[in-house]
Amino acid sequence: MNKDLKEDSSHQILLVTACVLLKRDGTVLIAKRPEGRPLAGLWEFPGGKVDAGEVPEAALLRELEEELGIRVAEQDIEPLTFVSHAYETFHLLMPVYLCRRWEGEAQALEGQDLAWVWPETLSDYAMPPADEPLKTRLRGLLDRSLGQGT
Ligand SMILES: Nc1nc2c([nH]c(=O)n2[C@H]2C[C@H](O)[C@@H](COP(=O)(O)OP(=O)(O)OP(=O)(O)O)O2)c(=O)[nH]1
Repeated sequence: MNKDLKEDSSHQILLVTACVLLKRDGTVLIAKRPEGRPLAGLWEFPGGKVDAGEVPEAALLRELEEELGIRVAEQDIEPLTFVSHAYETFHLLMPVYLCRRWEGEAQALEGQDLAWVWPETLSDYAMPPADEPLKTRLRGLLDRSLGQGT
């Protein structure tokens, strides 16, 4: 274990779920974190913290309904990747799911800006440091997950 990892091990792990909502046209949804919150103004994948006693999948379905007003069935989310990132005051562990089927149309129920974007244009959007690796990995992950990879 290197020194940085050892130092980071004193940080509390924050479990946050996130979702790549993928439309038939190949675009994915990102949401802008509203003013007044940590990392305000940065674009992120919808989701949020897993509450005590909650399983990650239930947390994700709850957050998608609260934030976007869409209803997603548990069988319509699948694990895509995860992020493990050391922030200054906590360590983020973020399972990222893929969802291609939901009920309702995504609305900005919390006043956040929403954008449907091509995965290859994610680098044009300022995102939290933890999401940086996803910008380049997402296209390949989606291709593999949809069975179009090599
Ligand atoms: N949802 C989401 N959170 C992310 C992403 N990238 C990233 O670093 N985060 C971080 C930002 C926050 O520190 C944390 C999510 O916390 P949050 O405050 O948005 O969670 P929440 O919706 O449950 O909010 P609240 O109940 O505390 O108000 O995860 C991402 O792509 N999506």
